[in-house]
Amino acid sequence: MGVGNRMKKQGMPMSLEDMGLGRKRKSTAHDSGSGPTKLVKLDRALRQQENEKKTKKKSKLINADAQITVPPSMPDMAEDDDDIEEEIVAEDLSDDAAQELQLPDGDTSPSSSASDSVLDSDIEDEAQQKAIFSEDEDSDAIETLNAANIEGLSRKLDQEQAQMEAEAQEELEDDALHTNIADDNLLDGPDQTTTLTPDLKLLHSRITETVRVLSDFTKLADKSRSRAEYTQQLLSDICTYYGYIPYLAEKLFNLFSPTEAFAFFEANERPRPIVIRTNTLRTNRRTLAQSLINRGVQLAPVGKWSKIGLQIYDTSVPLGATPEYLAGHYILQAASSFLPVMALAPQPHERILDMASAPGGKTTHIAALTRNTGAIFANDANKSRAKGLIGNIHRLGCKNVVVTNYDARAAFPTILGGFDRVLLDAPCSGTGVIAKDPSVKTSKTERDFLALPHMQKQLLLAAIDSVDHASKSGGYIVYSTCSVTVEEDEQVVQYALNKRPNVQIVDTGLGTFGTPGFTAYQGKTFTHTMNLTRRYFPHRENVDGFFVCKLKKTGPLKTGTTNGSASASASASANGGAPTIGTSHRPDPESPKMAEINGALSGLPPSTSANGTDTFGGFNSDEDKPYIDKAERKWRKARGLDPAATKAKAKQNQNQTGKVNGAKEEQRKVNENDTKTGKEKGTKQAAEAKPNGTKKEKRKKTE
Ligand SMILES: C[S@@+](CC[C@H](N)C(=O)[O-])C[C@H]1O[C@@H](n2cnc3c(N)ncnc32)[C@H](O)[C@@H]1O
Repeated sequence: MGVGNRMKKQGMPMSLEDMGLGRKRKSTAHDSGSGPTKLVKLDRALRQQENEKKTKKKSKLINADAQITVPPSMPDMAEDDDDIEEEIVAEDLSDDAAQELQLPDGDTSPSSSASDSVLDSDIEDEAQQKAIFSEDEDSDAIETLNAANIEGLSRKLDQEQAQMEAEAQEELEDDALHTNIADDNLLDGPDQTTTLTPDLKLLHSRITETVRVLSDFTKLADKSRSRAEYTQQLLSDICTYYGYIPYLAEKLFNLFSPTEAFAFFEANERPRPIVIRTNTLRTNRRTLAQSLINRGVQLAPVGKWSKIGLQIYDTSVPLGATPEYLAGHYILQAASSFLPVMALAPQPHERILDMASAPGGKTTHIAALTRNTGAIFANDANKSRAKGLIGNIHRLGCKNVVVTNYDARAAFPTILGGFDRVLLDAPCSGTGVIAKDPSVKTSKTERDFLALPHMQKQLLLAAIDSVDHASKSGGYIVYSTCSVTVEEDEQVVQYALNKRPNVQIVDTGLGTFGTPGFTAYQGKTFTHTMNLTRRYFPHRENVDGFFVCKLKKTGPLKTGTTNGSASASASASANGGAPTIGTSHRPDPESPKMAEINGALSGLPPSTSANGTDTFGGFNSDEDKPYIDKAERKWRKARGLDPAATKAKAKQNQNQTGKVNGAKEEQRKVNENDTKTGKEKGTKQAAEAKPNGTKKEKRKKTE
């Protein structure tokens, strides 16, 4: 085997020594430095053979290589030419032939030569392979490196873990001191200051025990301790165990009996079931359920009370990224947030306002129930949330929704009113969704429970005022919150009833699902119809905490009624609850919000900032003109009218206006002249009339 094709193509590889492989190549004619001498000898031998002066050795060499054909014309070649010939032969031999002839001294075996070549070539291959597949080498190196890293990393992780454990232990010991449960004399337990687990366990058992005692106080209580002491202890333990601030823990605790309060706090520690709402604009529940089951989702209908909800038990696919989700066949929505829309019961072709609508769970539900007919005004004061709302509206294929971005307190009914139905899903403290957002436990302070109800009252009055009491199909308002505090629910509704005698609470239509609202609470009494409102709790219905109230507007607001709309109610609160009569329906014209609204009414987009840049959407009449013209052409075409007439009409209008103006001008001039002429004539006539008159008078006298 000769030099391989690879050698010819790739050229000589670097020496193995250079590569650092340490394996010595067998020396060849190429690098021995004796190659040309041998060739000259060979050439001489050939010529000797030709001239019948060949030695046996030389003829053997020739026979050994049949490829070298010695031309018969060479016998006369003089010995003197030998040197020249030597050079020529050495130069003329092709690479292949030369290599074939480069036999090691004393070795004429081609096979031997070939085997050397194979050996060399194998080494080259190896070297080349090493070069070509250096990635393998790298990956080996990386593996080795990684192995070392892993060792190092795991050592580091171990150290971190040990440090964390030490810190946790320290913190725990600190906690044990703070909770001071060692003083506890209600329960006999093991040493409580050692680890976190016994502490929490003990705390939990003490909560359970206190709740038990409070449920049958006379029978079970330690006679030396008052009910207030037990309650205080329980509240303190609840704060420590569940992590509430004392103010909120007490507020929530007071809503229930101690036993039920315990169940409520416990339920807030568990997540509610994941629920999706079928978008009936795109599919139906059965089809959707089948598609999701095929994708490995385990589900079941949410309950008898809903025909569109599906509860998800387990899923192997992310529910926010399935093709069905992307195609808008469903929306992830808490079960209890179906309820306000069910209570609103929107009808097709109605004009509906969703006052605080982002991210649009309820708006899109309304759109589905109205089958994309009528008009839904979906408002939200928060611009970035409003953008999310727009995304959901598009994804779910809602085509009857107009999105607005106003502070609903001032914008409605100032800008828009006369709705058939209004939904106010009010901004609230979120005490019904603590399982979802545990930050509520510590973030909602006393101040929030003053500010939020104040805003909710303003919004509810605005909602009531935005409804058309004479609506043939509606005249309804639904007020809802995802909070369970009385301040944000019954008290807000009662306030609105006091300010608006033209509304009354009606049945939500939600059947027996949920609990009636409070008619009395901590010394306050509410209208008896408050029991028509509905409360939902995580521990009772296994849904997020919610409040739903439906109101019916029965007539217009009578003048002189003690009322107060958005701005009036604000001043009412400032006046200690008494509304400033006469300011109702009239928002403060100086307020920044009214400035924005006035801007909107005067043609400025609602979100035009002080520097004039539109941050939300906005309108540009010039830019819109081609679209308006196009729409008109389309409209004309659909009615079999000449679509080109739009342009022609505009021109004609222009011409007509010009003509009319011209005619008017002419007429004016004519009139002017007429007036002048008239005046002149009049003067003349008057002048003539006098003598005439005199003549007439004279005639009369003569007669
Ligand atoms: C409970 S969330 C509404 C959830 C929504 N209805 C849904 O189902 O997806 C309350 C919303 O009220 C908005 N909001 C707060 N104050 C407002 C105001 N003065 N006017 C209008 N919207 C307001 C908030 O931005 C928030 O998006």
